[in-house]
Amino acid sequence: MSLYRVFIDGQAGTTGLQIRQRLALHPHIEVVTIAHQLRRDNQARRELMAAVDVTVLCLPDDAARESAQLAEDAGCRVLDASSAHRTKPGWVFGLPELAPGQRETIASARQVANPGCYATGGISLLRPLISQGLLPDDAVYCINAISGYTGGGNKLVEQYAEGGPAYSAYALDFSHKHIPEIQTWSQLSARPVFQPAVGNFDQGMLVFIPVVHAAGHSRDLHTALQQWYEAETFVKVQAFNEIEPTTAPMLTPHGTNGSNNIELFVLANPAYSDRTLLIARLDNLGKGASGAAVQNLNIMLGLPESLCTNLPVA
Ligand SMILES: NC(=O)C1=CN([C@@H]2O[C@H](COP(=O)(O)OP(=O)(O)OC[C@H]3O[C@@H](n4cnc5c(N)ncnc54)[C@H](OP(=O)(O)O)[C@@H]3O)[C@@H](O)[C@H]2O)C=CC1
Ligand SMILES: CC(=O)N[C@@H](CCC(=O)OP(=O)(O)O)C(=O)O
Repeated sequence: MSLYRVFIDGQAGTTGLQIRQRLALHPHIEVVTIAHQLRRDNQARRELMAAVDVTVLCLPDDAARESAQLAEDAGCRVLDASSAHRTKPGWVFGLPELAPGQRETIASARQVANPGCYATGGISLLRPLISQGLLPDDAVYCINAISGYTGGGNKLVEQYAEGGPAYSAYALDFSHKHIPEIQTWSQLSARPVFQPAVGNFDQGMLVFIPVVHAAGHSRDLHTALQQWYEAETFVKVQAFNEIEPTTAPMLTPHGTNGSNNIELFVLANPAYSDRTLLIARLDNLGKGASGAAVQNLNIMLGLPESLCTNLPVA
């Protein structure tokens, strides 16, 4: 079987590098690289795009919009890791676990938008519960999260190389760029509140969604998530009310690093049975970016979905 060819536009960035590390061992994909000095040369990029099966965009949003147009002109399929096209008509949202049929839609798409890291956590928790009517779609959900600093790309990585604050809250103005994709793909009629923070660690993320509901329904939420993700390889719904027995009642963001897994927690207290804490844990560079990108590439190319989605162990 001949190898599929993939070009990563933004190959030297945080996300691009981790996709390359994963694809280095891929038995069916060859990564075609561009000379560093030509990385912003449109003609050189278009020529490469015309010669590959898929172009992966690991660029800032404006550059991704421009590069997506180059790829379209070159007749090349695109997987975009930026937030430029995640709610754009004509693009397919690259979360295979979103709903029945989503993988098939990704498999045949010409333009796929890889989800944002926080959004992957938020949507994975909310979509099954909203779409099945277990939570209302018109409530204003308040989502908090913390991410490792690699989520901010090369700039934030450089900043933290010298050390940085243990915890910094940001996006304090209700306008984080992941809100539209969380609202659209969770099927919320009301705009959610999303307030993230970055910590002084490289990778890993927690996304928290406290929800209030009729008394006694916490277990129903858990059962619904368990059933929704039963057949999924990368989504693990933890036992009801269970954090790691070794660290409970504490939860760290680090349990999935290097993998393409996302873990979902449903926590409740019988003394306060009208509320439940939903939590997602993932690697911002794994299921939150590069692992998910490789999963989507496999689906787009008709390959086994799990191939090389984890970071190879050094
Ligand atoms: N880091 C993360 O956890 C996640 C990131 N993403 C998204 O993925 C995309 C890439 O992010 P990330 O890897 O973190 O960013 P980085 O800043 O680490 O890397 C961006 C790369 O793009 C290159 N680049 C910038 N502008 C251009 C341009 N006009 N033409 C060609 N190359 C260009 C840069 O090269 P140079 O500056 O040397 O020219 C750099 O190699 C972003 O849209 C980001 O939002 C998505 C999910 C998670
Ligand atoms: C810590 C940090 O800065 N994180 C990034 C999100 C990382 C991510 O998912 O990126 P994209 O949506 O751009 O793909 C942020 O909040 O903008």
